[in-house]
Amino acid sequence: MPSIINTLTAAVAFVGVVGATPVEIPKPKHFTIKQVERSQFLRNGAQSKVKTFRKYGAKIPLSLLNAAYAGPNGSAPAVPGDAYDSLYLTPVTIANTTVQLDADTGSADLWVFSSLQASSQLTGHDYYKVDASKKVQGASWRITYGDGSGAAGTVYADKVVVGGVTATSQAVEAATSVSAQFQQDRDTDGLLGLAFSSINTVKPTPQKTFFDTVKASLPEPLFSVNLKYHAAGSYDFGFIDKAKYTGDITYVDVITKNGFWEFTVDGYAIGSGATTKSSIDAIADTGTTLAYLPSTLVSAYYKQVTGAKNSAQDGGYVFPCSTTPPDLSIVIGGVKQTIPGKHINYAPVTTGSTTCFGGVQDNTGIGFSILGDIFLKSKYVIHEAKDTPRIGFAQQ
Ligand SMILES: O=C(c1ccc(-c2ccco2)nc1O)N(Cc1ccccn1)C1CC1
Repeated sequence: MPSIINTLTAAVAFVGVVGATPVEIPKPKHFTIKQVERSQFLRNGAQSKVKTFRKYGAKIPLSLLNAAYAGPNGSAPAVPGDAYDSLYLTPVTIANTTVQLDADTGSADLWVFSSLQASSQLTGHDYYKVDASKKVQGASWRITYGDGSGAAGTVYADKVVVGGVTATSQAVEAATSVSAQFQQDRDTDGLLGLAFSSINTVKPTPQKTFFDTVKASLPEPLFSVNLKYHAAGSYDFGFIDKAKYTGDITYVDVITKNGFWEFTVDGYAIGSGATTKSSIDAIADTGTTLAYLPSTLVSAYYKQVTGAKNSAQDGGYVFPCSTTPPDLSIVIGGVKQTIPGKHINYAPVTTGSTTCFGGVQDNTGIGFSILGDIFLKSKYVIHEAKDTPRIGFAQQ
């Protein structure tokens, strides 16, 4: 929206108040007021508030962060839920309530805390007040995630808006119960599934994801993911933002049979070392915090990390927090995509510990590799759902 420049010719007296004594400002004969686009002003206002909160160490309300990082139409913010980017939260308006959802390219259910739950489970949450007239009769859902967390409930068809993109009748999976992990996390009000609708868990009839509902109405049938290290990023629906990446986008075909954004990695390199050719089946998954890769790769990687060990007690590879591990590159479509070593120093194993948990872990027991946030937070990733779905990677 271009800013509107109004030229007002008026002779008006401005009476400014400085302290208690009114100060008369001389009457201007002609002046021009350059009107700043309202949203630009508001955004700067919200951003200056964020800076003040940060300066004094105050917890910043997500609603303020969302206002500060609101993007152009189609773009929704992805705000770290904590200091270690364990998850990212995106504001989603369902009916007339805005909730904070974890946008998850590894699952396909849009589910949300709701008025169907015991009120004790709703403390600290925004939640969907179900509208009985919008209930999808006979429909229910239940999902379990890889970390053992999960939720279940019933289904409503209601208006959902993400980044200014509206789905007028979207399947909204209202929770009747959620697992302990979700009850303990008071920042997350639910998930926004962005995997393929084929793995939606609603019975008897699987429902469409938000992206599938709006896809035909978007400028392009795609969404672009721009997660950041310890900073707010974005989900862009229907367009690719050239300002968010450098160099070229490398596309590879997606394997859709399991319902994930799944593809083949061709090899890897540790630090500045030689590339090892290796065909690795992987998925991109914004809903998974870390990166889970084959044990041969992970073992070779941590051999190059001073003080690293695979600790049963801590649940995976750990190393001294003072260590900056080497970069790790994976080859996709013939192009090396590098994870900065700094991003692989994930977090202390417990608050205050000097032992840190590795951002790269072994995929043993999962059945495939997962390129979660540790990988994604330095990339701009295009999820294109044309007849042959493709996934594209570029450097931020
Ligand atoms: O948490 C999930 C996950 C997501 C969706 C579903 C599902 C079941 C039915 C529909 O969707 N099931 C999962 O398990 N991970 C990440 C993961 C898996 C295993 C270990 C750690 N992390 C899926 C994306 C790979």
